[in-house]
Amino acid sequence: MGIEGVLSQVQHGLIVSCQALPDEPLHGADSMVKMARAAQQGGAVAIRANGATDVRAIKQALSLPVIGLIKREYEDSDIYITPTLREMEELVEAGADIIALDATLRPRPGGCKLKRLIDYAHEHGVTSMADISTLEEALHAASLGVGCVSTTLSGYTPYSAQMDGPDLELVRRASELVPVPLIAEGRIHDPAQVEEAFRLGAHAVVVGSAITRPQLITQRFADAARKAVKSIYGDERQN
Ligand SMILES: CC(=O)N[C@H](C=O)[C@@H](O)[C@H](O)[C@H](O)COP(=O)(O)O
Repeated sequence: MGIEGVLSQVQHGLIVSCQALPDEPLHGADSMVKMARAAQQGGAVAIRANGATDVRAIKQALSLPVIGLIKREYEDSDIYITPTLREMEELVEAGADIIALDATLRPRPGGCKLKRLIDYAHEHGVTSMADISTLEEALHAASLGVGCVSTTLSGYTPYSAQMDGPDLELVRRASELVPVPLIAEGRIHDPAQVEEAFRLGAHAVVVGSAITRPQLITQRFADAARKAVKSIYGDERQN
């Protein structure tokens, strides 16, 4: 499809992140393929998935483009989203159409360089998505030739804005100032926020937990139930 092709294919669409870590109830490629299929039926234009096994399984089962990443922790770095060339190689091998990687300015494991990883993806005909937490990181990633930038890490680095909802201010500023497509991602929980992200200039919008993490969806409803019951019946009611 080519590096530009996949970005125009996802333009103005909803991307659904289908991820479940080993400690989550839906962990496993079977569940993630089912989630991805449900997302496709619902109108997703692409899937974001974690791990070579899930990326490969979703690519085999569905015709949608897959944004792959590998969450892996190393002792000498805080970076955990596609930190090194090793994860890049695994994702190219698994058939990812886009590779998402941490593009913060923090040191990578083993002194590995962001530019090397972006170049590696492009040498293999795969585009790159820079997961950033600030405007400065977005501009830096764009200057290194990344394919697109995503607001994934806003709120997940100690120095970025910390908020309950999506960082729509970063979506607005980065859409305006960064010379590559800007993807809105992170804590987008309802359709009105999707609309707002597009109004602010997003190229595409990624929604994860609000669609594919049932334990977190349940928690939101259970919290609302608890709050309502407390306000209706007072503190004395136990259940
Ligand atoms: C910070 C981090 O590690 N984010 C991860 C990146 O791939 C995923 O755990 C998120 O689910 C994804 O970014 C979508 O965001 P949300 O689930 O909030 O819609």
